[in-house]
Amino acid sequence: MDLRVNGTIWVSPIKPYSKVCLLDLESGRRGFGFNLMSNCDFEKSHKWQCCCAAVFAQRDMTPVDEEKSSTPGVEPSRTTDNFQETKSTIFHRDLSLLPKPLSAADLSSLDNGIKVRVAYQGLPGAYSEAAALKAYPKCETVPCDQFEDAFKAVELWLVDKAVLPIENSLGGSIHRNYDLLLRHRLHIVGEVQLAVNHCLLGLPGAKKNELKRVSSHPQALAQCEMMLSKLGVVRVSAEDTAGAAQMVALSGMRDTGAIASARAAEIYGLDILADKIQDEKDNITHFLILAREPIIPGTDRPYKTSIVFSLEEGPGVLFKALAVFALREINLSKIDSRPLKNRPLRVVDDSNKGSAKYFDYIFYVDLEASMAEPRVQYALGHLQEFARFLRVLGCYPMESAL
Ligand SMILES: O=C(O)C(=O)C[C@]1(C(=O)O)C=C[C@@H](O)C=C1
Repeated sequence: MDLRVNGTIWVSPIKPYSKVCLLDLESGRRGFGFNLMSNCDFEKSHKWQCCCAAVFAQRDMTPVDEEKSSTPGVEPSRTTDNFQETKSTIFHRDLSLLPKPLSAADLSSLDNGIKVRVAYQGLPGAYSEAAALKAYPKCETVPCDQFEDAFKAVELWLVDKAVLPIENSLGGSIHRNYDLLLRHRLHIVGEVQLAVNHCLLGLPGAKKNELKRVSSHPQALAQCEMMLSKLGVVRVSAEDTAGAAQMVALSGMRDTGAIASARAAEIYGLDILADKIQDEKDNITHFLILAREPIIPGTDRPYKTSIVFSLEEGPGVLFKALAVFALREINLSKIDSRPLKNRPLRVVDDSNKGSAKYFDYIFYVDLEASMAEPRVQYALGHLQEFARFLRVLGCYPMESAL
């Protein structure tokens, strides 16, 4: 006798932040505390489709016994759209197989990266791989061609997490990932700050002054602009820094160098011709950790909440939007704007002065506070009253506190 979930899990009553614990019968792996704010459709996952489950509402920890509570032969009502209206239909037979609640030991093993598969963009030796290993030291890293492939790998349950760069202290925001955050439905569950020390790599025996071309990721080329100008070389763009190192190793060209990490030099058998070649000694890249499920926010340590919103047109609307946080003494650690892609131009027709065309913007803001704090909930409620659109991208522990 086992507990089986056939596709969607049905429970009643569901309260926001109720927890679902899943146990994979094949691996014995215990699943996360899923957040049931929204309808959780496990059909997307082949892996979890045939696993056993118990659903615990946060308040009463009693899984519903279908055999006792439902009328034999009567199919329970199912409404995929509304979790709260569904009848309890958890398919289980053997209570001894019920998973135990997650313990601190389970959580710390996840924190250390045991069994966690983490996607990153680039090849082994890329800085993104180093960031994934900083976040989850024992994780299995999974290289992806493009940033979007890393998003998809998480969505398709090929990996558990993705670690992606979002900002660099020299180059600024990595807009592609801001755009992908909007297009996909993943949640930010953590952040990593990585010190990036670039090296100039060449074939064994190559000399720095023999180089005619240097290849790297565009961000890395931009971060080493001063040295590249001094060398007077042609810049060649690559998908990632490790990819550039691999290309130099495979090409066998002594006059082509790569900007990449010391680890990439080791992996691809290249010489380090110069190190710490970035324009500023302290070169930090900020990475986000993305997952399918949000984490349950707490107040036990400093948290960050990342949001994105757009506003109606009008005088002082952005001021008003930022005031909802200032009034509640919520510190903002970052604000960024991007043109609204699907509706970039707004024509304002003022009959006396002719028509004007403006870009419409979306704003990305990081709050230094947790969603678990009432002041944040009130501030977001307030913002929602006049924002055209508002989404919480994630609430996660600040890295300094990890
Ligand atoms: O090419 C890599 O190694 C990456 O991990 C990408 C990336 C980036 O996109 O900013 C990450 C860190 C450095 O800032 C340079 C490049």
